[in-house]
Parts: sequence; structure tokens; C-alpha cells
Amino acid sequence: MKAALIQLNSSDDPDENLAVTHSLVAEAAGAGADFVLTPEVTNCVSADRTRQQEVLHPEMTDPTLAGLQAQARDLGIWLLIGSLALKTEDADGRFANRSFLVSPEGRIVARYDKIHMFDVQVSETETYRESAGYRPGTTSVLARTPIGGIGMTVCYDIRFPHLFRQLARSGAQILTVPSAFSPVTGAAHWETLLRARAIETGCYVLAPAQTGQHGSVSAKRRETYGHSLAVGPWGDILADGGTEPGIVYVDLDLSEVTKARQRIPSLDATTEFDGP
Ligand SMILES: O=C(O)CNC(=O)[C@H](CS)NC(=O)CCC(=O)C(=O)O
Repeated sequence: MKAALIQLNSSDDPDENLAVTHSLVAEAAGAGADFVLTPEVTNCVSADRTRQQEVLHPEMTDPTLAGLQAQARDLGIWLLIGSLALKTEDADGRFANRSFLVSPEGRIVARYDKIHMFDVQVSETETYRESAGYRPGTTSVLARTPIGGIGMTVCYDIRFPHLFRQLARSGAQILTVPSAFSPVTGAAHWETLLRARAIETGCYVLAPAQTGQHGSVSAKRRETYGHSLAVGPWGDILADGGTEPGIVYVDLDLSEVTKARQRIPSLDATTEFDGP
């Protein structure tokens, strides 16, 4: 099976982002990809809640979701829409940061709301408060599909290894981590965290990412790290998207999952111990 990780430089204009995504998904399918993945907040990178209120939709009427479902069906591919920023019915007006797995028939077979919110002061000048705009999910999601068990996570979730272990022990062979990583923490941690989760779980880890400067030069500008990464079950880096928007490809062979877990059976261990 051939997977394609799409790297985007999404703006705060969902129509523009959908057009770019359509063209890269078509290119990936044309190159023979069976499973195509897009990054976190494919439809809109913005930290401006007024702007988000104007351009975002609820799941039921979201044009990015409908457009990509139709494209997955037309091309007959599996599609992970890394995430979409969507309106919710919440009284506090917070959005959902929701990942979708779409089948080659264009059906949504799984949806996952990002659990861990990035509320972090990265440096003296750079602070993120994701939970101010987004409502966290409360349920982990494993999709059992003909292309394998797919454990769905998003971005900052990567720092919570128990989530990944639980997904793998429940049957995940592929873990998806669509992201919009900060440049500072990306340079320091991104590759190490993704490789560690792959090694610990004996899973493929597929992490399509946002990259570059988002938005005009203004107070609301954001920057992301890029380097969409595909990691094998032995921890080897199979593809790296660099810093430009585009596509990287990776061949997946689920017998490699079995092999890695036979060599290091740590995922099966349930050793109990005393202590703090
Ligand atoms: O706000 C949006 O548009 C969508 N959400 C994100 O981009 C989120 C919250 S700001 N980013 C992360 O979780 C980065 C995590 C990270 O960089 C780390 O763990 O070091």
C-alpha cells in the first residue's frame, strides 16, 4: 500500500485551501497513492476568532468536508483529513479540531476530536492557548479498516505516550498525527517524539504537517515547522517533507509491524510493579 502525506501552508481562507488540497490529493492519487493524508486544520489556519466565526461551518454543512468526501469517492482512495476547524453547538462558541477518516466510497468511517490542547508558553514572546478557541475531545478513536487498524491522534497528542500505547494495544498498526507544530518545539522535539511513539508501539506513524508562514505580516501571523514525517515500526524515518508545501510518499507493509513487535515485545508486557 502506498501512502501520501500532503504538506500544506494553509491560509485563513477555506476556499483557497480546499482548491490547493484538491489539486494535491489528485496528484497523489495519480501517482498511485491508496491512502492520502492531510495536516491539522487543513481548512483554516487562524488564531483570529472573529475571522473563524465568519468563515467556518459546522460539520453538517462544511464545504471542505463535503468536497474532500466526494473527491475520495471519485478517486477511490482512503483519505485522512488531518483535521478541520468546525463550529460546534457549544454555548461558549468554541470550535472542534476534528480529524476524519473517509473510505473510498466517500463515507466518514471515523471521526476524532483532538484531546490534548496546546496551552503552552513556548518562549517569552510566544504563547499558545488552544483551549480558548477549541473544545477538547474526550474519547480516543481506533478505526478498524481493510487497510489496517488506524489510531487517530492530532499534533500535541504526540506528547502523551499512554494514548499511543492504548491505541496500539487495542489494534492500531498505523498511528496518524496530523500537525501544525510550532517551529521552536518542532526543531527540538518533533522527530524524536514521532520516532519514540513508533518504536514504543511498533506502528507506522504518519504525520502530515502544516509548514511556513501563515497569513499576512500582522499580529495574527503564525508559523509552523513543516517536515511531514513517515516513520516505520522500527523507528526508521521513511519520508521527510522538508519545508515546502507538497507531497511525500511512503510504502506501507503491515508485516513490518509484526516483525518489529516480534523483535521487541514490549507492547505485550503487562509487568506490574510497586513504588510511587
Ligand atoms: O490553532 C490552530 O489553528 C490549530 N491547532 C494548532 O495548531 C495546535 C494548537 S496552537 N498546535 C499544536 O498542537 C502544536 C503542538 C506543538 O507544537 C508541540 O507540541 O510542541
